[in-house]
Amino acid sequence: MMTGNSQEKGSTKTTYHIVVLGAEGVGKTALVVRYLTRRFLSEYASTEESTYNRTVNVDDKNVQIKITDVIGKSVKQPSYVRSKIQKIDGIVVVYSVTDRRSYEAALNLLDLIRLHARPGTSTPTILVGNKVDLEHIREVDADDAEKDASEYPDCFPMESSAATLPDEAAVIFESLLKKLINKRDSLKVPRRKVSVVLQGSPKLIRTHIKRRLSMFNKSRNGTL
Ligand SMILES: Nc1nc2c(ncn2[C@@H]2O[C@H](COP(=O)(O)OP(=O)(O)OP(=O)(O)O)[C@@H](O)[C@H]2O)c(=O)[nH]1
Repeated sequence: MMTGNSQEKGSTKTTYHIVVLGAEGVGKTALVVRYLTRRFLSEYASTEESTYNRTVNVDDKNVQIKITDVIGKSVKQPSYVRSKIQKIDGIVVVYSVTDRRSYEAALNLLDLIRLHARPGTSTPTILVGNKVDLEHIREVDADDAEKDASEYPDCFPMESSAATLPDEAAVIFESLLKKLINKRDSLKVPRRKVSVVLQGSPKLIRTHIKRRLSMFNKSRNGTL
């Protein structure tokens, strides 16, 4: 399932592909739009899946990202979810802290992600409890989410409000991107050391050519 990273066709730059999953109305689009534009709109079209390609700056480096925002209605179908989590570098699973059912749906998604991981691999995932501005109607405790997230490999809990905490969406996506960048760096195969003789210092190359030339001349003059 984990690809490490994916290359855009015709580009040498690495693209990190992130998918955003979660039940209907939990604020997936609001979080993505907040991260990419810093704006919060009260209504978002939710008729189809959207994919955003952007260059973003993480730790003073420009990185290419592709974010797929899946519509909540579709995540009820395990085969659809399975197709979305293949060849993905990172996942954001969102629930609303005001809606216990959306939290249970998020845990089901984490089960599916774990189930479909290739043996010995895991995809960095952030479990996001959104809408913390609606504290008075909270149904999911942050402590429960923290405990549950620890049951899944490479899964980290966070909370946010796309509505009232303008920087939180960036914190979420950037922490995931940092994990993906570190993971890719740790997978890089170290370059093989080339020996000095093979590489050929100018002096060695000159000596080698001189020796070959002298042997060639000797054989031509019949003195060899
Ligand atoms: N109070 C509050 N409302 C939010 C927050 N985030 C999103 N909303 C509202 O919740 C509703 C649903 O937000 P969306 O971003 O469309 O949710 P979604 O998860 O993308 O929904 P689907 O596309 O149906 O899957 C909208 O009315 C948003 O304005 C938040 O942090 N706090």
